[in-house]
Amino acid sequence: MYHVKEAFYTLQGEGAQAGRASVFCRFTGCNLWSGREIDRANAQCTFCDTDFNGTDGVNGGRFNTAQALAEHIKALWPQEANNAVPYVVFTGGEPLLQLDTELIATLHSEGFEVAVETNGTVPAPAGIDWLCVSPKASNPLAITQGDELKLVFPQADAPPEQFSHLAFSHFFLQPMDLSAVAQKSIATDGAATVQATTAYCMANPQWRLSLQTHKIAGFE
Ligand SMILES: C[S@@+](CC[C@H](N)C(=O)[O-])C[C@H]1O[C@@H](n2cnc3c(N)ncnc32)[C@H](O)[C@@H]1O
Ligand SMILES: Nc1nc2[nH]cc(C(=O)O)c2c(=O)[nH]1
Ligand code: SF4
Ligand SMILES: [Mg+2]
Repeated sequence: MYHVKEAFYTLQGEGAQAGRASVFCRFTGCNLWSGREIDRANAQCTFCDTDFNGTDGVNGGRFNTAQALAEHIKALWPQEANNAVPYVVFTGGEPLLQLDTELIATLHSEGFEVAVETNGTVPAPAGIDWLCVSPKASNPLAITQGDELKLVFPQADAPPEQFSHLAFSHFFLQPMDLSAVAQKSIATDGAATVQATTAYCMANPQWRLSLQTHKIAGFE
């Protein structure tokens, strides 16, 4: 059984695939935070910008089989888009608590490329086409290679230098956005955070700036 918070057609807003048409499938639940505000300050990941609990979002629900979820995802891809490769991004919550080889294989047989946004603490199933790892504080990584390492910056317990030698093809720093976080424990000047991230990338050109373009442009 797969639990899905929401699923929708949009553009990837972040990182190396920013701007690419994508079906987003947001799985319910995470291993680093309960998703309840009352637990945020003591969670292993404290700055999450996402509501991932329940199955009550747009196109959310419970799916008994990989085939049922794959068909649900396929129906969100525009049928007239014949000369583009269909692309699905699994996120959450933590998608690797639920994504398995059967669902990946089923989507491949429907012609999809499969991307994942993960915190990297859970091993990845085989067959993922685009793997983006976003480390969280001092939580140890179970995944140390992939396509893209996208670090939210700054994190006191996760400086970029700690990850710069890992086997990823792209390295991104994404400014921490606390504008939607109710219980603010860290400095919240968004402009200063973007400036500090820009300065780090200019001083360390291995790293590129990732802005959350969906928040700037106002889409989901
Ligand atoms: C909501 S997470 C879900 C996937 C997975 N649990 C993870 O953390 O990568 C999706 C992406 O949003 C990023 N993110 C979460 N909260 C953020 C925030 N407040 N500011 C900037 N990026 C954030 C994460 O680091 C991750 O790259
Ligand atoms: N447009 C858009 N791009 C995204 N990239 C990563 C997201 C996520 O929440 O995982 C996300 C999201 O929620 N929306
Ligand atoms: S690991 Fe990802 S989904 Fe979980 S709380 Fe952190 S940012 Fe949110
Ligand atoms: Mg998001």
